[in-house]
Amino acid sequence: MSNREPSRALLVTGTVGAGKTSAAEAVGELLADAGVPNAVIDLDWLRQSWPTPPGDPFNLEMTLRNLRAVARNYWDAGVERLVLAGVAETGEERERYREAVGVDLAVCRIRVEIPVVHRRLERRHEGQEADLRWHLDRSGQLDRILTDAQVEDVVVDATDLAVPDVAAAVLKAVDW
Ligand SMILES: Nc1ncnc2c1ncn2[C@@H]1O[C@H](COP(=O)(O)OS(=O)(=O)O)[C@@H](OP(=O)(O)O)[C@H]1O
Ligand SMILES: Nc1ncnc2c1ncn2[C@@H]1O[C@H](COP(=O)(O)OP(=O)(O)O)[C@@H](O)[C@H]1O
Repeated sequence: MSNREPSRALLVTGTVGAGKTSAAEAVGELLADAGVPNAVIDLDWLRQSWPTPPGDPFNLEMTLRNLRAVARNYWDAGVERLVLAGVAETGEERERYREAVGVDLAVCRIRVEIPVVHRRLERRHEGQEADLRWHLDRSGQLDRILTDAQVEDVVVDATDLAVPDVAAAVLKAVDW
């Protein structure tokens, strides 16, 4: 019999520019520091194909297919904790992500005050006018969607936290 704890997954969610990707990467580093076999997946990379099907602007169906395959590979390789960075707008989407990873899925939302998000986006998309405009508009809109939907188990307020502190707060919030 194995002494291994059951495998678990975590979705780090939040509006565009909230710091999902940065936090998820830092969570992976903390887990590695603690000797826990883990993998981090930025869901954005699992949906970067063109064109997207009609009615599926964020390529959700392809994201889920890719995630199912990649997660299985990681579990087979001995990963014990899978950390995802991405957006689940509804409880139904959350359930589809859980089904795709095939294990318990905790969801932690990173909440950052919108003016701070805007400043970060202005830096990240410097010199890319159209991209910046889209992200600035979407950040407030998606923040409201996530606030109303309450898809998450826990929220971490990361407005004043540096990335490693966000990661530590996320791990504490989900009790990992
Ligand atoms: N519902 C839903 N599902 C999936 N993804 C969502 C959704 N809503 C918004 N987003 C966010 O949309 C952002 C688009 O990122 P892209 O890299 O594809 O676009 S772009 O190249 O920057 O224009 C990318 O933003 P960032 O979070 O800032 O990376 C996605 O996370
Ligand atoms: N806690 C933080 N403090 C300061 N800047 C941050 C923090 N987290 C992320 N950033 C920066 O803000 C921008 C958005 O972060 P990113 O991880 O890409 O967010 P998301 O994946 O939610 O779009 C990036 O330029 C990143 O370097």
